Amino acid sequence: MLLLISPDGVEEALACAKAADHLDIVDVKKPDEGSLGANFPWVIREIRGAVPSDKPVSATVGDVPYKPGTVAQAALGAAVSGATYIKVGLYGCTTPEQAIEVMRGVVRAVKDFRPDAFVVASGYADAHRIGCVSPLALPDIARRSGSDAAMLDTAIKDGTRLFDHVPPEACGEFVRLAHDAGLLAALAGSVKREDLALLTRIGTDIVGVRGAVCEGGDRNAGRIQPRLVAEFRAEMDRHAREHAAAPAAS
Ligand SMILES: O=C[C@H](O)COP(=O)(O)O
Repeated sequence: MLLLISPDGVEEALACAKAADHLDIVDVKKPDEGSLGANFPWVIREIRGAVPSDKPVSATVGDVPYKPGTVAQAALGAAVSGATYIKVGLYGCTTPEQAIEVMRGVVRAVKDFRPDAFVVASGYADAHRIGCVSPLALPDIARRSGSDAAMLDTAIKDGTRLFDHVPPEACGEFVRLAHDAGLLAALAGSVKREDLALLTRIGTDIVGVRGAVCEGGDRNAGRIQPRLVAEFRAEMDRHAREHAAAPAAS
């Protein structure tokens, strides 16, 4: 399982750089603009320069409206600024068809510029609270749009977590659907260390984290701490070892 950490700017990205041995992807966002809030192009560029070159930089394009042209142009902006993972939160899409249209534009805009870029179609575990496409529709949306991964995060950061909205069994189904479609499955949403056993067991490819590696577990007032990133990673590795050693379920 890969570890994606979301700093809110250059200062926290430098904390990520200090913990670079313990993480896999640095995901630039602007949490005060939403769960997948987009940061400025110059911030993405500066973070790309600050993070070791072997660590991919991801950028969120925002909790986007159903405006395919606007979103495609924003996604290209993230890629031009140095991000190689482009994450789109399909906040304003109420049907799979709308979401596919948005993601097709993103895939074309990004891959015409950089064919090896990695496009992530993200929905929300708490979609029922905001009226957007349902979580289990995401793998098919990602596949039909030519995206590389399907992701879930939570839209409303009020202390509720991924498994509060999409129980582990349904998250397992999400991962299965993504894998059947040839995609990676990414999961996030106030994930804590105690969730790692389940996330490992269901075969999650990427876990996205912010609050759990911030001081006091506070994604808003706390800052990312390299020590917490290292501890989170150690726990991931422990579960990976235990899972590998366990007899396969019949
Ligand atoms: O992409 C990952 C998100 O930033 C997760 O943030 P969170 O762990 O605070 O919910």
